[in-house]
Amino acid sequence: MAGRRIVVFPSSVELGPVLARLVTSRAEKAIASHGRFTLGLSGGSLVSMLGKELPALPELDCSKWVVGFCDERLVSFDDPESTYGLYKSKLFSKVNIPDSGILTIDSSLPVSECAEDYTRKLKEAFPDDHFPVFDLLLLGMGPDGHTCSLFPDHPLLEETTKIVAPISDSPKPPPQRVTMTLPVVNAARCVAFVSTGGSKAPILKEVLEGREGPEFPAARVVPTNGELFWLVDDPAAASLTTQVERLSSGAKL
Ligand SMILES: O=C1O[C@H](COP(=O)(O)O)[C@@H](O)[C@H](O)[C@H]1O
Repeated sequence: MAGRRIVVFPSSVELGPVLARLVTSRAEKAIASHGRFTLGLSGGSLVSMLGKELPALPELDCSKWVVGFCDERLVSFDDPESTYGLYKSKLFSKVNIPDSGILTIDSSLPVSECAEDYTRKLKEAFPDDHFPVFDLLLLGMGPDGHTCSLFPDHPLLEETTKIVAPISDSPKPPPQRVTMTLPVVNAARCVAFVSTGGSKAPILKEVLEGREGPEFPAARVVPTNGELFWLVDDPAAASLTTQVERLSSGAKL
């Protein structure tokens, strides 16, 4: 697929610093071009990696960052399942993103209203865009091929008008979540998936090399005008036969 870069690292130890430098290079570019950097974060295994790598960068300045969540679980912020709660303790407490630049859900609302409230926050943050155009979205992929909270065979995959959608029947707990929709994901200037570990090898092969039947949600992430990276480690890439780039920790993307 044109424009897609599949980059394989020996392990997540080498991948982490390159991911952190991808974030800061896209931040510098965005701030130089339009005065701020808009970043969408996913939960799961990404939280620990970013919490380790970003604060370790020398002279990291996040004062012009605006951060949203690609998806969020509808639980209180002190629940261990809360993506915001985890980022607060592992990342936001260690870097200088202004509180006003962190776009959170209101977890006290019922799920549909929560999605509407988060939609309003994104529209306010992106007043000029029909669909918010994030400078960078960081995505994970579950072993079932889901990304954000967009799950295989779910009707939300066909959403074409909403910015944020509620989901009450997530097959992965917790069941109630809100998620960016595919039109928002595919409007981004840059999307980077991070997928590590041998448990991701079978699904990674199907997502990147195709399969019979409907595409997995992660395979439907094809930014219209943006860059697409798949940053994976050797165990996750073990079954791939497609062409990949092999890099180590000193690389810059
Ligand atoms: O439930 C979720 O899972 C995906 C994948 O997580 P990972 O731990 O397998 O990387 C994550 O991207 C998403 O934000 C989260 O809500």
